[in-house]
Amino acid sequence: MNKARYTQDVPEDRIELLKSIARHDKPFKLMVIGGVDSGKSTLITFLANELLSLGFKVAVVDSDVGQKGVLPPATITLAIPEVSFESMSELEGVAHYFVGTTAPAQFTGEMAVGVKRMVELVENAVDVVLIDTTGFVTGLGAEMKRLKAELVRPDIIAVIHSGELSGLVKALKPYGEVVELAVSKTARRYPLEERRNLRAEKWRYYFRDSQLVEFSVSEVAITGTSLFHGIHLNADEKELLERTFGWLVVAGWKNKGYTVVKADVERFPRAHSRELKAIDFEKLSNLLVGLIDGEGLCLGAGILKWVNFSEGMLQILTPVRDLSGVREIRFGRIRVTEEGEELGLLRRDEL
Ligand SMILES: Nc1ncnc2c1ncn2[C@@H]1O[C@H](COP(=O)(O)OP(=O)(O)OP(=O)(O)O)[C@@H](O)[C@H]1O
Repeated sequence: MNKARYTQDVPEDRIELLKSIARHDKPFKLMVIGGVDSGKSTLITFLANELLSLGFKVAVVDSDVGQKGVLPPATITLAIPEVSFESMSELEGVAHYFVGTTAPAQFTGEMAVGVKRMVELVENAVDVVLIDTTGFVTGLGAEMKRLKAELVRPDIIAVIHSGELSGLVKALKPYGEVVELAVSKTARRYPLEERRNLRAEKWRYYFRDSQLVEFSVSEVAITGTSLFHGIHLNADEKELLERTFGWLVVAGWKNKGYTVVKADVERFPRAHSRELKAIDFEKLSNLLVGLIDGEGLCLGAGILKWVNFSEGMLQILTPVRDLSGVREIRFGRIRVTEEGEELGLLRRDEL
């Protein structure tokens, strides 16, 4: 299920990095950065296993939301391996931060805060924290890496590249000692289709023992969306919108502007101002959501199956069994089925 496996067949520069981590004062933090398929997770798996066998206590923060090793997908996860392991997919997460998408370009805040929170939870309890990141390293991705490094202040930032990330290397220097590593000759590229298939397997595995549960919006906070925020539209306002735009208005709220859940009844091109956010009812079905506790951490992920707006009830499919700590339902921006079929990504401002 995971591309990266434990191997000791690594380039010499990885052995040097291992030696300098072993020698360094503890607690120690390493952030690994590199493009897609550059070998980040393979490096983390190698270092974690070697450090464990040297007797160090190790934590892994997996923030590679596009190809998570430690489940669930679309979250940032903290794991504390105690024995050697072949692949990060064998690790059990002990804490998660919900990002809600596998493509986090518009989620810089969540990515940086999530990594910081996972590191904070564990940095004084282990010798070495190893931080895996996404392969999104250009444009907004490069900014995201800089912000993560600024917040976390790693002792070493390992950048795996073949020269193409020299600008990012310079930008990262104020926030930690940067060590540049060559891309391993054995690193192999995975085409998009294969990456999607790997993700499908992970979704399927994560949701394999799920059950449908219900939450009332009067009992939990709803976040990550403007739905359920503001004053309910009255019957006249709904009717006016329906007549003007040819919609069936399922629900609506008035805040600074209007947020409306609707279905198109008539087909014609429509234009409306940014003050009116109109969400197709079907965009909510199979939307990934996070079950969030009172500390803002994610207890697990769920798939939104049905919203009963008149009764304010959400029906969610989730493998999380103990729901007593859930204080908040956070809306993500990917639609996915429990069989692992990704139905589409949503823009941040769509909900
Ligand atoms: N030292 C190595 N020895 C053998 N195979 C390697 C090595 N480094 C990387 N690979 C192979 O290259 C591929 C990509 O590596 P890996 O999954 O670690 O990359 P990544 O940078 O974590 O990818 P992603 O961008 O998806 O996060 C994998 O199939 C992995 O097994």
